[in-house]
Amino acid sequence: MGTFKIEGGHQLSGEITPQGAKNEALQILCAVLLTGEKVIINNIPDIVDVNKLIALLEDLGVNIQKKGKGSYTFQANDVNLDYLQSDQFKEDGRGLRGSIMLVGPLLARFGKGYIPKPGGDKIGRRRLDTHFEGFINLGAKFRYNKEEHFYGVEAKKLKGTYMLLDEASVTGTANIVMAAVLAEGKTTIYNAACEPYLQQLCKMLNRMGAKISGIGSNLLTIEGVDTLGGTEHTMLPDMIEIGSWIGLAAMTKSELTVKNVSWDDLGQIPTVFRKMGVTIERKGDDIFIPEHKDGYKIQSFIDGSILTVSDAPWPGLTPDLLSIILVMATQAKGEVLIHQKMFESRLFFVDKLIDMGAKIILCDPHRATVIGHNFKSKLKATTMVSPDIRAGVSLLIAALSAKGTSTIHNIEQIDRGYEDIDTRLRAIGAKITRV
Ligand SMILES: CC(=O)N[C@H]1[C@@H](OP(=O)(O)OP(=O)(O)OC[C@H]2O[C@@H](n3ccc(=O)[nH]c3=O)[C@H](O)[C@@H]2O)O[C@H](CO)[C@@H](O)[C@@H]1O
Ligand SMILES: C=C(OP(=O)(O)O)C(=O)O
Repeated sequence: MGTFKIEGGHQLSGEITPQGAKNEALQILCAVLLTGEKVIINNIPDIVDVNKLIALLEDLGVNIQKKGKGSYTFQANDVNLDYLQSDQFKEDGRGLRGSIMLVGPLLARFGKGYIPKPGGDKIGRRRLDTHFEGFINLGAKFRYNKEEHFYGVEAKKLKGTYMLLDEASVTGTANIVMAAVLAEGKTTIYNAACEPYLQQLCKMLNRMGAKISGIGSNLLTIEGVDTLGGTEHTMLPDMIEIGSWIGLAAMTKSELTVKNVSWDDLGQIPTVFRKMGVTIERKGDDIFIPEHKDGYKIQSFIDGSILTVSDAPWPGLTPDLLSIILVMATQAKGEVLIHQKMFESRLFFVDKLIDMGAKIILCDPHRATVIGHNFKSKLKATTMVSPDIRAGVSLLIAALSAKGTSTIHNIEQIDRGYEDIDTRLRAIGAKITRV
């Protein structure tokens, strides 16, 4: 179990460049299986989950060449389908959530796709019904081995159809889209998720020859094609990382510039931080966060009632930023209700913040009320264990603002989603070491 030691209470300053988006990378990498031609992908983050998926593709027989930092060429012209039945796949396939998106492309191109129950954050139930109901709608036969938790779908040829998804699942929509692009005829997906991750995937697939319309909306129409060709794709900056740096800047009263954020793809994120009282300035495509000398004051709703910050499928606020907004609220002026609607076990990390002196009431597994200290009282350093990626970074932000030296164990969780985070934090003045 890896550990960070963090000496808190130091102001940071400088520039930080966000990595390529993790959740986009997981979709885009799976899409390389849809063609035998070369696909060049740039701005791939060097993080544990993405590297695990690249290793899975390599084990599947995909020819992978590294061209430079974050740039790779993939060619899936000799895929080894026997690997899908191996014990190694049953082990490695469960190492991350994103591996589930191997199924759609494999099913569409080779007529079969298998996957062990995928891993990912332990943040509550993470069902796969949307994915498999989608494949079944396209004509696939589904089987599930309960003992091994092993899923499989098979179909000679998928057939386009109309479907209304039971929920706007991000990975589920990506999976179904990747299956439908090679199906016979027209597929219509209503209640599709439309996060920038998916918009990027659909644009890439269209460059490969797919015919997807409605990109960016919850109604996608896909005219199936026989084959797809190669392309080049560059990942957007990771919007969750961008939000993490905004939270970090506010909470440590630091002046920070987050470089090349792709403002137009940030949706609600800047607005929500502004409602939390954080000053965010747009400078070209950068975000400038000035030093918050006098702290930051949470706004109320127009009628004077307490602000609620909650998640929703895009264009709502992504659930992956709520833990960061929550930790930032502990030093704000005012109070806020954080309502994590999607995941039922993502707020339990607040116990640690309470130990550190934060004023939080966990109302139930989905809701926490935070009463900010307005920097009148610092959080106290402590020893903690990172439960998931975003709670891990939130605890790290708490530790960087706290008085004294904190220890965070299980930092593998943080490394799943943040590239070389300690080096990048040291470059802006943080006192953090990996032990
Ligand atoms: C690898 C990857 O891309 N992971 C992201 C992806 O996970 P993932 O695609 O696994 O998440 P889903 O979108 O399927 O669903 C997440 C959770 O929200 C619930 N749900 C979903 C849609 C909805 O309309 N209502 C609802 O309650 C689901 O039941 C589930 O518990 O999307 C999540 C939701 O943005 C993010 O937290 C994850 O970081
Ligand atoms: C929940 C997350 O990731 P995953 O879906 O990969 O577990 C996340 O990135 O916050």
